Amino acid sequence: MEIPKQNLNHRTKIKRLVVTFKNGCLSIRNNRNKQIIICAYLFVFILFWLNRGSLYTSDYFPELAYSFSSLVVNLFGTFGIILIICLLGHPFKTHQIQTALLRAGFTNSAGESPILMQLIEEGSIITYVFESCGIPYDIWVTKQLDIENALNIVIASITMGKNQKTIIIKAVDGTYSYPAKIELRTENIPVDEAELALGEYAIGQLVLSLNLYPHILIGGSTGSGKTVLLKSLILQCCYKGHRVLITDFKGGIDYLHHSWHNVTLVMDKHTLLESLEGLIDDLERRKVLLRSTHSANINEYNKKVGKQEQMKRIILVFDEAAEVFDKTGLTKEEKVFVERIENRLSSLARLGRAFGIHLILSTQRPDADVLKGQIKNNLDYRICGRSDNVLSQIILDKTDAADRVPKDKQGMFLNQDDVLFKSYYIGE
Ligand SMILES: Nc1ncnc2c1ncn2[C@@H]1O[C@H](COP(=O)(O)OP(=O)(O)OP(=O)(O)O)[C@@H](O)[C@H]1O
Repeated sequence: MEIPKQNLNHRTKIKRLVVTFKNGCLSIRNNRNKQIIICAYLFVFILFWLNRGSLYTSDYFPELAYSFSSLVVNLFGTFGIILIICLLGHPFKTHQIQTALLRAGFTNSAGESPILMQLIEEGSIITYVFESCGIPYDIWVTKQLDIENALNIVIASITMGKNQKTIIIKAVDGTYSYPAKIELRTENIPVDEAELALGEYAIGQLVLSLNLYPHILIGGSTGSGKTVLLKSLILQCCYKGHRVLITDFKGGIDYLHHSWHNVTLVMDKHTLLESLEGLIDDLERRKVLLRSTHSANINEYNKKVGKQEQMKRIILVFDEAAEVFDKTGLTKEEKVFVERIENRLSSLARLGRAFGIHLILSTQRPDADVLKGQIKNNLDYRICGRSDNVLSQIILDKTDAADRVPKDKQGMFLNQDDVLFKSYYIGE
């Protein structure tokens, strides 16, 4: 196959040279071996410079010969150092990687491929740092599969560098495949009481902090693994001593036989409404306690009071929200009843974050008929399993899950930060 050529104009070539030079300077700053190379070069240069008088001599024009030698040594010194810095700023395999991207058509509007600035291999993890050359971050994410195929890697994450001009890709070799099952074990559970492990992605564990993301929405088609993911989160909550309330109108079969500590199972609308009202009372009580101790949130409060008075986090889990909120076919009274539930839940979603009350909602159908905007907008951490374009769009605001989550695997999810992961498995 013919390798496409980049037709770079002079300006772009100079710009690329400047970027490579800058990168070389940066890499020297952080790398002892490169510093040794530069020092060795400078040492050789100084030797030449000190002996420049004897490099070229002339009996007839000694002054001119000396000036000529000085000029040559200075030119050699200046261009030599620029060349060495550029070479050091040019990672091994740069040409191969840029050609592969070019071949895959991954270029900016001027047909230029991004510039590889750094390539770090640590164990099985490969980190690529690219100068994006004007290719927007969204395009990197959308074309993730093309990049994976071009470079024969499995991408774990794509992030933007601090200066917004660089793109950092963390990946593993293309032969990597997700294990069929990763059992949740005690050692997988994060120590921090606010953290929950969602599962594992190509380069490690994916952890979510309830302090940063108090409420979670999980979507996915039937059999994609939502309940297993929920169960693994519930188990971790129990382990951490949080109070858990599970709403499951499918008869609770997935939860009944688990003897979990601190867990209440709700299977009908009346009990649900009562429980939500109880939680709103709890929230009001917590408000008073936080105010009285001048605490902004549950974390501050728990630091100020003794172990006995500490507040427990309350986790409200909905397995298949459509079973609760879908009003299709309901009588007028039943609809009013569901609206009362929705209103209580909206209040908890809106106010719960500071008081340690969290929602985890899973559904196959998160459309407006099922999930009111006021609730959905507060579910700030989004996860989508196997799905079609519509479902992925509703959950993640983009269709990526439809393409990236393998259709033939269970327990695979894409999160809002475009990280593909395998959830922990918890069996019977
Ligand atoms: N993380 C996982 N690892 C391995 N297998 C999994 C995982 N998650 C789910 N599965 C498999 O997929 C099956 C279906 O999972 P689950 O019941 O959680 O799907 P669901 O999305 O809740 O389906 P539904 O919406 O129909 O209730 C499980 O019985 C299990 O065999």
